[in-house]
Amino acid sequence: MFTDSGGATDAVQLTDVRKVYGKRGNTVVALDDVSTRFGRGTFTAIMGPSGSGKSTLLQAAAGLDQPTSGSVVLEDRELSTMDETELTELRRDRVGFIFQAFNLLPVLTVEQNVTLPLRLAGRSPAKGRVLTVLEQVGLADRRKHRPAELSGGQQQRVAIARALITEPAVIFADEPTGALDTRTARDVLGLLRSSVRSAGQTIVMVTHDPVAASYADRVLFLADGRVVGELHSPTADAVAERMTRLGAYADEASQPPSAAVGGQH
Ligand SMILES: Nc1ncnc2c1ncn2[C@@H]1O[C@H](COP(=O)(O)OP(=O)(O)OP(=O)(O)O)[C@@H](O)[C@H]1O
Repeated sequence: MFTDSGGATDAVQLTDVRKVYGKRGNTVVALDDVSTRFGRGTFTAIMGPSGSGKSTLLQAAAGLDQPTSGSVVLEDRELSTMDETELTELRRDRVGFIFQAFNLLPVLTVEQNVTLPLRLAGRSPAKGRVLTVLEQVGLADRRKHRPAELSGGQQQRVAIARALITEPAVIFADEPTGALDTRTARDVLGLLRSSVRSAGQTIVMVTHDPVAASYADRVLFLADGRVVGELHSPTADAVAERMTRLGAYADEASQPPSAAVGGQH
């Protein structure tokens, strides 16, 4: 539930986050004093033209990259005060990741891929937990299969199960449907949305696709490293219109996908 009171209801809070790449005389300001919050149990999409800072924001919020200045608080822990070992543990235990390329290990079965984050942490899953998560993503009957025996959508479902298994404070998704066809993408997005609705999962997703963004509760728009707007309960058409105004589709090659399949979910 996202409220304006901040603090305990936030999974992640960014305050005046600045990221400057490069050396003096040749610098790029990728994030220009960004402040925002991701409330617990909410699904946020991050959108903006190419180079607007989406990936940089995701990496800073996930503790994968250190901002030049500013504060990132994940589950009430200030990341800038943590050393690399603590950050590694935090990423392993409290954060889930889903990428465009599913990043599954081909020699492991579905079940082994899903439990890998726990085994890397020297833990074994609670009884029944693996089956619960595999049922949640609709793959309980495929648990002995290897990734190559599954469709793209099923492989992304395995990656979602792997992200859910540790019950992370937040799942960061970077173009999770970028490699999927439209129908499969909708299934995967529906699954992400239902994990927010039913299990109170927090999700932050970078996407270029207005239809994908319409599955979120909120869309955060970036341009030139700054937050330039938000839409709540977005429709694909409203997102596409805002992106057009931001000049995201000036290039013919990056027209928005048809918004016709979007709308409310
Ligand atoms: N390691 C780096 N070194 C130098 N500049 C970088 C680095 N990473 C990103 N940048 C620059 O920072 C800016 C923001 O990049 P970022 O990847 O966050 O944008 P983005 O919105 O995710 O873009 P895209 O949609 O194209 O993936 C860009 O100008 C980019 O060139």
